[in-house]
Amino acid sequence: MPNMNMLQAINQALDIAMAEDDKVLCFGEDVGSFGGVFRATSHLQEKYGHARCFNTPIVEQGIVGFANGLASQGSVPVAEIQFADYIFPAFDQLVNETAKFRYRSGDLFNVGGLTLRAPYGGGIAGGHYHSQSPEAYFAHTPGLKIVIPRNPYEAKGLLLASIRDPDPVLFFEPKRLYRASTGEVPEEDYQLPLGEAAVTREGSDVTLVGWGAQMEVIERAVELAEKDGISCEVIDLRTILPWDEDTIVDSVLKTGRLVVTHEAPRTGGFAGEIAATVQERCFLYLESPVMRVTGLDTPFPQTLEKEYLPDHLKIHEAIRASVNF
Ligand SMILES: Cc1ncc(C[n+]2csc(CCOP(=O)(O)OP(=O)(O)O)c2C)c(N)n1
Repeated sequence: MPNMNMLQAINQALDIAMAEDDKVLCFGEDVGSFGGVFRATSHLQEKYGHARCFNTPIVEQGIVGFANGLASQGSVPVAEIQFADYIFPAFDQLVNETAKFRYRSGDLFNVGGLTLRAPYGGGIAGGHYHSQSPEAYFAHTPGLKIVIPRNPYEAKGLLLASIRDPDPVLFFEPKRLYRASTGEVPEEDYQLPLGEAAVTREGSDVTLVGWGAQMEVIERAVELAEKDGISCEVIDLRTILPWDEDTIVDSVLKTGRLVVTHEAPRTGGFAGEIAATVQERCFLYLESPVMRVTGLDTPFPQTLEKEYLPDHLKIHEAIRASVNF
């Protein structure tokens, strides 16, 4: 099985999807001959032509509006927003059109073929416009699916599943893993299920939940916790919407403790939703309050990234606080 990084895995997923179905189109800012600012769409224009892989103007609202129109007529648009921080001009299209298309047309039309990819998250010293994690804004929008991979293997399987899914999908790619995360990825076509979390480590004292690049950070915290004699169960949520409540609840019923971590600011972050659901469903089994280890309630900083990010030391501290409560 070849070793590849996350960008190569994403590029391969796009290549497989485009080869399989000529209705699949890739477009976005600099996505054509340049292959996108991170090169996720490299060589796709050469291979599939200008009509199937092309540049758009710098108008995110237009990119998603165009994708909605294409998808409603049977195409399978896989559009790119250059950085997730620039998704907000398209907020109206995504929330009021993409998410509600099928509902408001009484199932006459839908834009289920749409997948919107966006590099996301911090860790590259990108400052406030190249580092944000906006998943929680969209988790408040029934009608969308939100998927975030943690490594190249997951990225390829989840992206292929997203492109073929009957609902519109926001696919957030942790950009700091693009080249840093490598691993074995099958050459062939495969899909990983949407809406299902993955238990990446079994344990008995505390459950840790995260997604995307936080999974690596969790692993470093777990190494420290294991030295303290604390047994950790680790869960990658993988899909933020619809999220897999049962896998987390089953784990917390076993461990009695939960620490959730994400890079986005604490207030209104998706960890709050998980904490609320777990206290509803596991109240009598909890040994300690659900803890959140998140970004700070500030803009993503230009120079104090290290202080802002929920690193392994902060997670380790939360694990200890949870177990020693
Ligand atoms: C709303 C928004 N979308 C995307 C970007 C990312 N971005 C920064 S520079 C750039 C290309 C600008 O090209 P052009 O307008 O031709 O100006 P140039 O810098 O080439 O003179 C893009 C897409 C951004 N800054 N803001």
